[in-house]
Amino acid sequence: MAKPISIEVYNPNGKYRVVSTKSMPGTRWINLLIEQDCRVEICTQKKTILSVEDIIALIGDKCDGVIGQLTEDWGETLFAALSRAGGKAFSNMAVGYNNVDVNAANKHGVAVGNTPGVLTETTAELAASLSLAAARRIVEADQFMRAGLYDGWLPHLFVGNLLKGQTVGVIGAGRIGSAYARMMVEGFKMNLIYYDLYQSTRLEKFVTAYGEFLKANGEQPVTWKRAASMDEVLREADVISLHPILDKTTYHLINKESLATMKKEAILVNCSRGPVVDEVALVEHLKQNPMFRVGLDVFEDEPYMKPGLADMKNAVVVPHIASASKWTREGMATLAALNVLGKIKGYPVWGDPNQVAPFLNENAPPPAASPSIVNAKALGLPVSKL
Ligand SMILES: NC(=O)C1=CN([C@@H]2O[C@H](COP(=O)(O)OP(=O)(O)OC[C@H]3O[C@@H](n4cnc5c(N)ncnc54)[C@H](O)[C@@H]3O)[C@@H](O)[C@H]2O)C=CC1
Ligand SMILES: O=C(O)C(=O)CO
Repeated sequence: MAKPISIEVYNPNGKYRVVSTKSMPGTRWINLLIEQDCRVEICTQKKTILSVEDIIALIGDKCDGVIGQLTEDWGETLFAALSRAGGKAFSNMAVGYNNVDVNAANKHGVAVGNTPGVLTETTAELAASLSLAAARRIVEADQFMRAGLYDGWLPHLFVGNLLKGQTVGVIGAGRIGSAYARMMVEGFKMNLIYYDLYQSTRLEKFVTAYGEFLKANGEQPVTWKRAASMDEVLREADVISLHPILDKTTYHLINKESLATMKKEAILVNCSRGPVVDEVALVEHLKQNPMFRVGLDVFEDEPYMKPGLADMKNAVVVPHIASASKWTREGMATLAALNVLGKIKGYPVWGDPNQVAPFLNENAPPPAASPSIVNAKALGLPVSKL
């Protein structure tokens, strides 16, 4: 028999049972559920990644909705279990949902939510931080100081790359990629080259306007280019940041061949998903090219790194913290809870998942809608007017 899973319960007499597989930041999300007659159960098991069996035990015999995490494997088994328990809603506490088999959710009539928009700037800021940390060798220099090795200023000590006037390349210029591009263009006066399946007109207009502003002030204007292929970005950019979704078109997008296309002194940043990069090929490339640097927030086999990566001085590595600002994490929890609540209450789906601000205003009740349901169309769910 499976071991019982430890939980914390809020509003035990609530009509609807909502389970969160993890404790999430803030209390607004709990309060919003309680106010709408939900009993909220939060898993307190001391285990970072829950197994499918753990989650089946949490779902139990009666469960109206689950808030889950990107580390969990939401496929046929879990959606079947949720559906058997009467559940109609699941939300990832994440914008990326490559851990979710949406077809399986559709089959069982379960709505799948995600949390777009609230993490755009926070994630872009971490990508910018990794770009700077790699360019200016901040982690290496910090380790050097702490090791007591600094014995005076030297002309060659930790010389890195100047970003101003160089070219930033963005692969996947959606919400986060565009926000990152703007930061690097505006903050460091870098020229932009981007590759996406779709044109980012707003981003292009921004760079054009900023270039005109610089020119009017007697400075070198910044420029932009939409690349016809990813290779064009890899060849031309000095700093390349990856921001696409993970699907079969982006799996190992960066591999041995694409790494060889990049400049020898380029910087590669990944704040998307680990499998977008072939990490074994990356480790080999870092070994062969000591001037090539990388800033990684995500890894192919999280929580592990491929052998050799931890030894590379030209790699800056952080543990998937790109969305980890207090405001963002509390907002993600709120959006995830409201996705589940909206479906339980029979509310429509919000008309534009890019405009989630009304759900995040702590001083006003949220709209009666689910902020972002990715399979709304497949399930034929009604859409609210904004
Ligand atoms: N490291 C972290 O903590 C975080 C990681 N993420 C990851 O970032 C991803 C992007 O998030 P958003 O910008 O909000 O999503 P988004 O949907 O706004 O942007 C993704 C962009 O990738 C483009 N794209 C898709 N396939 C492509 C391909 N084959 N080649 C080039 N571009 C392609 C899309 O057209 C879209 O513009 C998420 O799916 C998630 O996996 C998001 C937040 C935090
Ligand atoms: O939202 C996501 O997709 C994440 O990776 C966690 O922030």
